[in-house]
Amino acid sequence: MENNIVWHQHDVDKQRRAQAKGQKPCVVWLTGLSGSGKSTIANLLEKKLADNGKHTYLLDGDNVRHGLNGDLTFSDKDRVENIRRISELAKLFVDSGLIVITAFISPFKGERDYCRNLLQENEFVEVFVDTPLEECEKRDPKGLYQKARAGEITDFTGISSPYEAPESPEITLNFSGQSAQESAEQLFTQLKQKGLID
Ligand SMILES: Nc1ncnc2c1ncn2[C@@H]1O[C@H](COP(=O)(O)OS(=O)(=O)O)[C@@H](OP(=O)(O)O)[C@H]1O
Ligand SMILES: Nc1ncnc2c1ncn2[C@@H]1O[C@H](COP(=O)(O)OP(=O)(O)O)[C@@H](O)[C@H]1O
Repeated sequence: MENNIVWHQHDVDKQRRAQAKGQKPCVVWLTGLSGSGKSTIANLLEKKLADNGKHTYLLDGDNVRHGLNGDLTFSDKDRVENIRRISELAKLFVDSGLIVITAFISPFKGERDYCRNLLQENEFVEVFVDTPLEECEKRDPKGLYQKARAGEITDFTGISSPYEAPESPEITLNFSGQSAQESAEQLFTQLKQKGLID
């Protein structure tokens, strides 16, 4: 469809902005069930990156749904729109030279791939926070599983709404009794090994 909108190429580009910050911009995309540990691990990773002089931004499901995506529900259609908007936002932040960390359930493979395809190769790192449903339900930090089981919340991921586990994520954080701090350290080390941070 012709929309009469022309893309402006500005003089200061992504490379220059990244250079000024002394880093390679990318998106570290955490996906997993509610209660799997996404927000906790993302927060610890961002602290570690900041301690190492990196410029970051953490986009978190609960927070973004209060503002930008406050009009969206948890229907499949709205989850797709939620992740589409986040992906476009993450792309803009990468363009600004930042290391972006996202912590959304992002239950559908198609939408995670949408974000991957918006970015250049090596700019998208999919991280599967692979905590089993039983463990998430045991933690139930916000009491949401209890409400979902009681039928007080509909379309709840893992209970009454699907979660499509990643098939070949760049990084998997296995649930094997390691602490959130250890998971954040593992993530930091693997990002270094991939050459994304020095
Ligand atoms: N029905 C239902 N299903 C799943 N989650 C629910 C629901 N209702 C509210 N919440 C709370 O919203 C947080 C998930 O929002 P997201 O934007 O990450 O979800 S999604 O990616 O669009 O699926 C999620 O946060 P996390 O626990 O941090 O994952 C919940 O606290
Ligand atoms: N190994 C672990 N990794 C991450 N979180 C853990 C771990 N063990 C216990 N927890 C707790 O589980 C909860 C995970 O909640 P949260 O980080 O909000 O998950 P999510 O963002 O995926 O919903 C927190 O209360 C956290 O302290």
